[in-house]
Amino acid sequence: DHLKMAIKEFLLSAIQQLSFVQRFSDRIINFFSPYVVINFPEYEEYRFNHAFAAIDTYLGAKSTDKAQKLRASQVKESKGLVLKRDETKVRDIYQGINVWWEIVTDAEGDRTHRLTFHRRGLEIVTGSYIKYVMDEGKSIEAKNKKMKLFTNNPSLNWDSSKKSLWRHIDFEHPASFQTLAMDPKKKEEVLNDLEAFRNGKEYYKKIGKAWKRGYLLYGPPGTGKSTMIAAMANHLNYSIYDLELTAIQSNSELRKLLTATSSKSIIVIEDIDCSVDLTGKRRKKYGDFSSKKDGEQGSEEQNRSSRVTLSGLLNFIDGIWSACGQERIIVFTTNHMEKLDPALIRRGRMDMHIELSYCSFEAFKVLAKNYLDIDTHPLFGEIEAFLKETKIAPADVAEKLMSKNHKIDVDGSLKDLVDSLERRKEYQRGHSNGHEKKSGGKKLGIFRGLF
Ligand SMILES: Nc1ncnc2c1ncn2[C@@H]1O[C@H](COP(=O)(O)OP(=O)(O)OP(=O)(O)O)[C@@H](O)[C@H]1O
Ligand SMILES: [Mg+2]
Repeated sequence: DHLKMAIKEFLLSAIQQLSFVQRFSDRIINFFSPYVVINFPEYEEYRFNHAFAAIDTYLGAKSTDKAQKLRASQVKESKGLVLKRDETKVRDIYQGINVWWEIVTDAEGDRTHRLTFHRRGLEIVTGSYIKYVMDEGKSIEAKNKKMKLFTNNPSLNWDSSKKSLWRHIDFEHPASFQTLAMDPKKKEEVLNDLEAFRNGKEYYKKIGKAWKRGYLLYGPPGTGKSTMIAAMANHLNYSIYDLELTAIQSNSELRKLLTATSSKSIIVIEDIDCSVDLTGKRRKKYGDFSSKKDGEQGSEEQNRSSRVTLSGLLNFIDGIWSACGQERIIVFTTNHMEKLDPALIRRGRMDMHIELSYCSFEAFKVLAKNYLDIDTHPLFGEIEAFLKETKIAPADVAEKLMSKNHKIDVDGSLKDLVDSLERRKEYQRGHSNGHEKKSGGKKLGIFRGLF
């Protein structure tokens, strides 16, 4: 019985290994040679083979390793010695087994990673080495994944390739939730929500909903809406698609753009109240781009009015395109919640409404820590009292706390802030029903502004 079990187990594992190999390879050729060859083509039946990419990354990391060593040894060795490395062949040793990787290109220019090893290593290579390479490659890929910031190109410049829809740059924004000044409870709530979303794959599948989440960020200028989007992207390691609606001419273009986004991304529409025609009707005279170009020397306001309609946008949120994408976050920002059409913001469309408001004392303490590296100060009491009755945006507080020449001056900065709060308080008392002045720089979202 023991023997039977052992044989059965052996056969089972042999079958498993075989199917594992077959999944990744074309075929094992040269059956009678002592060497086994496994091919990992770049494309399999016209579909990109992700194993190829993982191997590429793994070998890339390996050969730069080697190259460094090589360079080091060159320094030590005498001048006359010329070390040449065969770029196309990389040797790897795994659990005492030698394997060789080689990249081969066929007549059509298709590339294949070819793995060669001695037959006696078959079990180790197919049993664990290949999986090891895949895992290593993928983890290096994940580590190296650069976040991108995409902006849509004007549709005039589109050609037939998907690449022309969005242009991108590397996204390197330092914002984090830790340095974001807002009510700690609200911050926690947002973070938990993001975390639940990120891990929600099974859940969304179970309830039969597209794996998406919508956030509406609202609040006065300079309260951290754009900053929060950057913090979200950094937290989740997602890319950002900054969608400029005014560069789009129609709902179908909107759909094209959205279907060209990748998963694990945040789609952002800033100042939604300024960029979509909230009446839901298309304005005839802007239906045609050329007529606008030479006919209308319209005002700024008119030029900005977009041809994307409210219903087009709502369709998008409701997931008419849900078949073509998963794991996306959609963020709208606005300064004027009250201007938005109720249809746009009803629950279910935007899953969470996040208010970013004027600076509270709690928020101030975060800023004080960020900018001045302090947790407390004799002026804190006075500042707390001011903040209770004076509206000031975190951006304005931050401006006061920012050092003028990269030298931290705690007392001076806090004094500045207190002065400013005093003046504001006076002013706001005088204009108690008026709107406070906008703190300038509007429409310079963090993404457009910084780069
Ligand atoms: N809550 C905050 N925490 C930390 N820094 C903030 C916060 N709010 C604003 N700031 C600072 O002020 C600057 C402007 O903020 P941000 O662009 O995020 O404001 P906004 O809410 O997007 O404004 P707008 O409505 O004008 O787009 C940021 O670069 C950041 O340094
Ligand atoms: Mg902004």
